[in-house]
Amino acid sequence: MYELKDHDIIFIFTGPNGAGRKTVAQMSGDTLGMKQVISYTTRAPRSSEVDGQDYHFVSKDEFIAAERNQEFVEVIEIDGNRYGVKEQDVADMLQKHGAIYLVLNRFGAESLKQRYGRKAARIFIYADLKTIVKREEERGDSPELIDRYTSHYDEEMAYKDHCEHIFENLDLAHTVFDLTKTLDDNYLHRNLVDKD
Ligand SMILES: Nc1nc2c(ncn2[C@@H]2O[C@H](COP(=O)(O)OP(=O)(O)O)[C@@H](O)[C@H]2O)c(=O)[nH]1
Ligand SMILES: Nc1ncnc2c1ncn2[C@@H]1O[C@H](COP(=O)(O)OP(=O)(O)O)[C@@H](O)[C@H]1O
Repeated sequence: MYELKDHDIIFIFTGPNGAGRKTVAQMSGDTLGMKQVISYTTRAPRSSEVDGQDYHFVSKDEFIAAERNQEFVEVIEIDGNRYGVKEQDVADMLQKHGAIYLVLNRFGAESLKQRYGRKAARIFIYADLKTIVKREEERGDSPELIDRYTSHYDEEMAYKDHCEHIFENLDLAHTVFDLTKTLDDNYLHRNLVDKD
């Protein structure tokens, strides 16, 4: 098993769907030079999604085989689809990059925190429900999908106070600025300078 080194850090972006977790994570990741660990899923790719970039899209049989082989840190079923993060991917990415991030729901955030302890920091990204619905509509989600997401809103919000860092994502530039500063000051110490 890969031994975690002192400077290894795993950021877990969590919060309600549509709050902007992926957007904020990717922008902060680019700014701070961090890499994302991509989950495996049995759900079908959406038209805009790319295999290996958004998810590793696999068949149910492939997923179950990997699960039996105990390759996943955690597995979750959401609306009939399975999602999981492979332990080996986390180890490889840490070894290569030192600082990595994932975008997970609250169950995944909790499992990874349990597994990696103080090496894992949970970042809760949220917005009010009305704003989220508007963003999901603009993102092109169907009314059925939006209903499904909003039905989990309160449960996801209840996880807020368990997280190490909490950001309301209203103005995107502000969120990313505050977040990158927090991560740099507390963990990465890359001394980002504001060149504006
Ligand atoms: N626990 C867990 N959650 C995941 C994993 N991969 C993705 N998720 C989260 O599960 C939800 C998946 O919902 P989905 O409808 O596919 O939305 P999307 O992937 O966010 O566009 C999202 O909240 C993801 O952030 C994983 O490996 N484990
Ligand atoms: N601060 C923001 N202001 C306006 N739109 C945003 C903001 N943050 C994210 N978005 C947009 O909202 C939608 C949902 O963001 P996304 O990152 O996909 O959310 P999540 O990963 O939490 O489901 C995307 O279309 C994204 O471009």
